[in-house]
Amino acid sequence: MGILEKIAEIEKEISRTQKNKATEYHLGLLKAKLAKYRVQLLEPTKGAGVKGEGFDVMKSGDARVALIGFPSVGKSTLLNKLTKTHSEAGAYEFTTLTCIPGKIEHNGANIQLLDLPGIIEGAAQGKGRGRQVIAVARTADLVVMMLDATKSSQQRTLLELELEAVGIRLNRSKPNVYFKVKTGGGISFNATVKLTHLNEKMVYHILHDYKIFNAEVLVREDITVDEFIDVVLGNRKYIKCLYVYNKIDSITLEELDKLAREPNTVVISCEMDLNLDYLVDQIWRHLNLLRVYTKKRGEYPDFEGGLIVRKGASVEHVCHAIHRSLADEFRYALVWGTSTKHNPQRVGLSHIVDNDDVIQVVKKK
Ligand SMILES: Nc1nc2c(ncn2[C@@H]2O[C@H](COP(=O)(O)OP(=O)(O)OP(=O)(O)O)[C@@H](O)[C@H]2O)c(=O)[nH]1
Ligand SMILES: [K+]
Ligand SMILES: [Mg+2]
Repeated sequence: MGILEKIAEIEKEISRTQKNKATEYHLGLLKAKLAKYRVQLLEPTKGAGVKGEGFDVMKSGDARVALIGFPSVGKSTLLNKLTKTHSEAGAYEFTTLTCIPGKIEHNGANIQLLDLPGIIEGAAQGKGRGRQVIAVARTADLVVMMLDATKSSQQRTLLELELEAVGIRLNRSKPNVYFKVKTGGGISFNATVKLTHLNEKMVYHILHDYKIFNAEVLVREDITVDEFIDVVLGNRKYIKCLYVYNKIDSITLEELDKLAREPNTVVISCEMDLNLDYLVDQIWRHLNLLRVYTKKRGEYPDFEGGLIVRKGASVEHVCHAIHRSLADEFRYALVWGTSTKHNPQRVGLSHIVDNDDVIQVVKKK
């Protein structure tokens, strides 16, 4: 039996099994098996490379955004609107067959925007160019899931399931679990909170199923079986996702109002140039980028330059962004901005910076 058939069989069994306390354990094991086969499916087979021609695009700029969506939702039209790159757009499906990079400049950051072929149901199993598209999506800092506002809301669920099936977790954080495979000592299992979905026996069985007999597990939040499997597999990608409904020129105001209220959502029309500036700004926000400025003693800050760092970056990160050896010569920094109580404030390397902060590094003599 091939892997696809095995997957189909387990999926059938899961859908046949009623969900209740008595079957929870059995379902957990089935899900573990399913995840294992899906991983096998994604492993590159000899000869047929997963990368694929036309998908090997170099990362460039401060962040990477992948356009994911069904065919003909307007991905290429959007790339043409937001960047100087041209990507063929057309009223027929699969106009785009490779990965086409463009560049957005916003708030001092260079954002790489990738146009990709449309994906279809079954993409995770390798339908269409699904695997290549998904492989690119995994490398992105943000997925822009493009949807057709004139189509049913099912399209979004379907796409999410496709990405879910290949280990992409959208708008979720990594489960708070310490997990370490060891060479001996059996399995040690502990939890710092009350677990309502998972118990020790289940953990043991899932680990055995993955041929792990020695490991340390410390669960620090009330996770589900699926989340525990994610931790064990370890190859999950936690990526932010912005949902973008295009073609709002073709729906009613009531429909528009409903879509616009969904979380992490922007509604646009490429054709009518509606809301595109707002979209770029939301992309910037969802990327969690910050711009900070540096200044030399006795001079004005360089507001033309500016450095792009990630939210949560410390003065040390900023030093690295300026020069490799700067952190070694660092004595203290003066910071003006919203991250400090006084302006300026004398801070150390671990100080966390905020958007628009001005930083003056004072070096050791
Ligand atoms: N009404 C309307 N049509 C649009 C809009 N944006 C794009 N289209 C049309 O939608 C069709 C598909 O556009 P594309 O940009 O080729 O879509 P795509 O998602 O790149 O398609 P594939 O590459 O085939 O997956 C074209 O006929 C566009 O003119 C929009 O805002 N409103
Ligand atoms: K198209
Ligand atoms: Mg296209």
